[in-house]
Amino acid sequence: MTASAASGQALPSALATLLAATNGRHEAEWEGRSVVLINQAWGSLILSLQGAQLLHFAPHGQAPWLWTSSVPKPVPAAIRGGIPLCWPWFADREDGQGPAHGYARTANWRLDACEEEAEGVELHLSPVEALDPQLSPRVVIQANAQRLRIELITEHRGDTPVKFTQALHSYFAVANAHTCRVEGLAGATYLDKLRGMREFEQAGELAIRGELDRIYHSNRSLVLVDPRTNGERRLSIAKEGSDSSVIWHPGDKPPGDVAEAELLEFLCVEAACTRLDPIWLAPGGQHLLAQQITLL
Ligand SMILES: O=P(O)(O)OC[C@H]1O[C@@H](O)[C@H](O)[C@@H](O)[C@@H]1O
Repeated sequence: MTASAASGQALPSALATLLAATNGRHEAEWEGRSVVLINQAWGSLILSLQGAQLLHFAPHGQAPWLWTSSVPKPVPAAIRGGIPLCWPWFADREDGQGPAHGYARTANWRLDACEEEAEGVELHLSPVEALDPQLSPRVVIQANAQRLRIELITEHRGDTPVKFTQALHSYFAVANAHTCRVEGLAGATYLDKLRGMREFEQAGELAIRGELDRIYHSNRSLVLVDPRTNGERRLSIAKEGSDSSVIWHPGDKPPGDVAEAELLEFLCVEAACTRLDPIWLAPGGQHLLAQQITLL
């Protein structure tokens, strides 16, 4: 068991050590990936250039909002944690080809711009190599003491219409996933992957009590309610350009890249465009998928 698994800090101990040694902005290697660390008066973040994946965010003095596994699979696998990008498809591709959740999360990205101000930072990223013959993604991350906003922008640079799906697959750090609630889904219909993708309607607010893998047909803002020893933490999770909210937790079956002691320390609340609301983009068109998180 790693130090972070034992202490429940949401951040692998090696990353916590790198962050503690960072004053301003620093680039380093972690588990074979290049990471950018920012530690400023407003707060801190860590970004992996593999996958343009935010691994950590916390306003100054607050517990981390995101969770990252301390035992990630080696490169070129995706890191489990933070905000992986599922693009240009969510889950399995319709023809069964290619990796689950698409190429973006394992691809190398470059940091095109990093605009630092006293009150926050804005990061711009694009993939090093083309990820699709016609579609071109880019990412914008804005972070400050009040909020975290991530945008996944898809531009169509080809000449025939394209259908795609996607997700901002956010792993939120929680005290105990199986005591959390997600408010804002009451009355929404959902496809339940644990019950053969059959459709159901959400009765009342969603209380997480075990394994869950659902695609809600909803464009609403959600509130993640996380009971902690020092009181409830309530995170508002708003989104744009998405009619699907995916809620996922593996229950008591840890995937290989989750330490057993960390299993209840995260809950995925994803802003997605899935089989329920695929995006059709025409040549020259653009689509913005965004998730914006604030503490209530
Ligand atoms: O293990 P992966 O590929 O990162 O996927 C994790 C989970 O991602 C969720 O979005 C899916 O709904 C789940 O079915 C899946 O298990």
